[in-house]
Amino acid sequence: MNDNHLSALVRTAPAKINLALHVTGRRDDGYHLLDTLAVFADLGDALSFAPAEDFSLEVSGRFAEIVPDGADNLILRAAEALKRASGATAGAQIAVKKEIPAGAGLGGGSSDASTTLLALAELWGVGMPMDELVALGATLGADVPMGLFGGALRARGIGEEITLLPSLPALPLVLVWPARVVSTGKVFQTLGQSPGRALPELPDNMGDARAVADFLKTTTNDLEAPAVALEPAIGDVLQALSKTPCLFARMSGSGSACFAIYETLDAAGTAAETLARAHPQWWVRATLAR
Ligand SMILES: C[C@@](CO)(OP(=O)(O)O)[C@H](O)COP(=O)(O)OP(=O)(O)OC[C@H]1O[C@@H](n2ccc(N)nc2=O)[C@H](O)[C@@H]1O
Ligand SMILES: Nc1ncnc2c1ncn2[C@@H]1O[C@H](COP(=O)(O)OP(=O)(O)O)[C@@H](O)[C@H]1O
Repeated sequence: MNDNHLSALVRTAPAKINLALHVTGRRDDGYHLLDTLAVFADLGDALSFAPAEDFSLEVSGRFAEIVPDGADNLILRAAEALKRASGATAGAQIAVKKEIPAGAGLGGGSSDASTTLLALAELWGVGMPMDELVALGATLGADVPMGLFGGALRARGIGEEITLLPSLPALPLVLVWPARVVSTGKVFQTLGQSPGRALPELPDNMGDARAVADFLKTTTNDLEAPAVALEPAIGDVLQALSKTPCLFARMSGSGSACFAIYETLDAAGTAAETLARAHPQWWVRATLAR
């Protein structure tokens, strides 16, 4: 093992799950305003960052084929943006093992970017305040600011107005991606008129998974119906999840991945095994999200 490996920072870029997503309006530039409740899974892409003079990126893992490996990769875009903003002179040797399906509504690329900003700020000793990192993250993608916090939160605006929700319990989930990609832009287009309803007031007492599921029943993912219209496989996933003993099931983000909430991680694990056996072409994982 060389010196680079010894001094590398190793980080997980967690999958993001939008538990609820209300589209509340539209900005002048056409971007939709959201009110969303998001949590982050215990599973994610595996990244490492080692000191180097220049930037390099090695992409591996099951989903390596479907993400850019050059300058368009959000990891390199985040690295370049931080270097410019901070005046740092170093580079980094970066490796990512993609475990989160790309373009699935699980924010894998955005989470890679958030993780890169935090890790390189640490590696380079850049003391950038969180509000500046958030502003920098927002230039890379709407979900990048959320990923900087990496815990349960409510986000408004297009994702940059963030309130942390530390009292939300860890949620046993099953995540399912039907191996179909839907375009985020097309889903927003298909939605048409913004429903315009903010999230209902969050109760103080969401102490367990059942209480969270009960609250979520009073909310929506406004992007679910348009995404199902574009990709019927999402409807198949939701139907299959609802046949397992879950408390609640819904699509995440603009799809096509969906999640279901269970009372325990054991129950989630059993449901994941059943679903994976019945649908070998689907990506199925049990995890805790917080
Ligand atoms: C929907 C969300 C919810 O967390 O997640 P994902 O499904 O991507 O995980 C995000 O807002 C995704 O934000 P971001 O990742 O920046 O979106 P992009 O793929 O760049 O957006 C593609 C296109 O969708 C439309 N778009 C996107 C976000 C938004 N708030 N309003 C929009 O109208 C725009 O036309 C944009 O050009
Ligand atoms: N490191 C990365 N990982 C995943 N996707 C990336 C990455 N860099 C750029 N992309 C591009 O960003 C798009 C959105 O990816 P991702 O954030 O995983 O999905 P979503 O926005 O649906 O949650 C992908 O289609 C891919 O082309």
